[in-house]
Amino acid sequence: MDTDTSEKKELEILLCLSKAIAAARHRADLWEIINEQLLETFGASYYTICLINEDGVTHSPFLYSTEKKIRTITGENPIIHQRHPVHDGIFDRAIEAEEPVLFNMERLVRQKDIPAYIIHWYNAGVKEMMLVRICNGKEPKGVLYLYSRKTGVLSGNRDSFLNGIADHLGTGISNILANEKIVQQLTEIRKYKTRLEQENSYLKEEWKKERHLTGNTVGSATAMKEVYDLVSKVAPSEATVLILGETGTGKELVAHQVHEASRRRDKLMIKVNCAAIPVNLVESELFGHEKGSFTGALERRIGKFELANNSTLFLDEIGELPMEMQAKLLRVLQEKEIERIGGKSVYKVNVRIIAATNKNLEAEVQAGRFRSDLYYRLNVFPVVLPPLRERREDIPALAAFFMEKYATNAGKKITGIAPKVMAKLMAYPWPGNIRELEHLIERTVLLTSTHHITEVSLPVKNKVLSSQMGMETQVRSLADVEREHILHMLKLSKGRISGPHGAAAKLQLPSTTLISKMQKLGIRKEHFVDIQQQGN
Ligand SMILES: Nc1ncnc2c1ncn2[C@@H]1O[C@H](COP(=O)(O)OP(=O)(O)OP(=O)(O)O)[C@@H](O)[C@H]1O
Repeated sequence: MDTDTSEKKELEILLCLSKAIAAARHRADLWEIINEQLLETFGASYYTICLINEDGVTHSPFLYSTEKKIRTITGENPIIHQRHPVHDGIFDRAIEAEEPVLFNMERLVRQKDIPAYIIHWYNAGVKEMMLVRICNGKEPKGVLYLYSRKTGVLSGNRDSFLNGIADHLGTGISNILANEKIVQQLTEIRKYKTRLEQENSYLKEEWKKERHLTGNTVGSATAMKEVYDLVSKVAPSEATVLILGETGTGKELVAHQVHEASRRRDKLMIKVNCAAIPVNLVESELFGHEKGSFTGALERRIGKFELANNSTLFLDEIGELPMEMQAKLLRVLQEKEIERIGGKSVYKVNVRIIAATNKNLEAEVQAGRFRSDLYYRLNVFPVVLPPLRERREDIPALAAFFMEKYATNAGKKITGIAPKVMAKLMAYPWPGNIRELEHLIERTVLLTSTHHITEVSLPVKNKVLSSQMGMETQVRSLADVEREHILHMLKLSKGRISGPHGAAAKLQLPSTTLISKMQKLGIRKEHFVDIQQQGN
């Protein structure tokens, strides 16, 4: 073939290959083109395309001849799927050269420090090797290794032809890599979608549970009726609600009731337990963060405020919120907008707040542990839940309710509670309130093998301790004692709060402090002024 004819032929091949390579979307497409058209054109037996890895200092095989066909005399596979240094004395020579580099394998393997993959190719019968640099634009991306089992074949290819092919390969490989990235991202999106769907169905289940729960509130004691009345009044409004009460009195249950009776009931109420989150993560939990905004922020995260948009955010154990976060929370409540950590913009949010605590927030304010401005912002509509010992008349109904619930769960038929057991339940002080009663009944149901609960094992520690100390058997909270003492003083003062003969003077308190203490402890006029006095 004269030069003109061979150049024309090369051009035809180039044109045909460039179209095929440009259309390749997957490695398999390119693999087919190289195996079926390129190798024969070059007179090569095998090939490898190695690309520089993202670290910039190593290279790895990207595409290669079918491995099964190639075996060295010692049975090794010359395609080594590991990272090789860019500067291995072979790869770097091709990367730095503008023209293809030809190696005689016989001579090459006699040199020192030859990479293992070269030795393997030699052992597989390769006599000659041609390396062509692959660039994307001007930037070197990798090397095309062509191997021949005969000498003098590869050198028959013109440099310009090899370089032309390598240019097309460069563009084709970039397209394939971009496509692979898209596929990978789509797979990830699908994975997240499945996870979200799972979470969604989990949340729906939870929701159903909550609805079931809120529909199963037990209690008809007068104190509870007042709570229900407050809930029904405040729920339809947008007002912030602060639920106060000892642990286990049902604050979370009431929060659900408020949400369920509000206009936001079709959305899920979002809960944050301020005491359960490590201090350094509270901000991210509430307001979210952008990817990379701090060490460990590997993904963008939506905060609970954003999640609760157009719904209700229940801030449980608000008394545990760190001071610094109190300031941030106050700002969000005032501005109604949030900013993710590391974010550049602010987002408007429409969130109804319900907060709860078993702490005495006013005392926390006085002790400097809770911001007074936040306290006033939250204390718009306080709902105080009475401890169980102050609503003992509800104990039988609650105990029966939990008995039925846990007997059904355990597949048992338990129909009643013996009077002596009920008497014990009525006498016990319930420091852990309804939760403690619930756990006790759950345990008892599991231990009961008859149709009746005839035994109950109440904690004895407190009883023993208090009887040893000559005290009444009740374990009483400070608030309880305070409440009783204030009531006593009010009764002694014939219901007068201020003035020289008023209860405030007896307690050596300013009357305003006494009034706010009374509000917090749920002491109302009817508790200390009898009907006759009221009439007077
Ligand atoms: N009136 C009620 N009727 C039926 N179950 C109730 C009632 N009140 C509370 N419970 C149950 O008692 C348990 C404790 O209630 P909840 O978690 O609402 O208390 P809490 O005051 O929020 O407690 P904590 O302060 O420890 O967070 C829950 O399992 C709840 O379902």
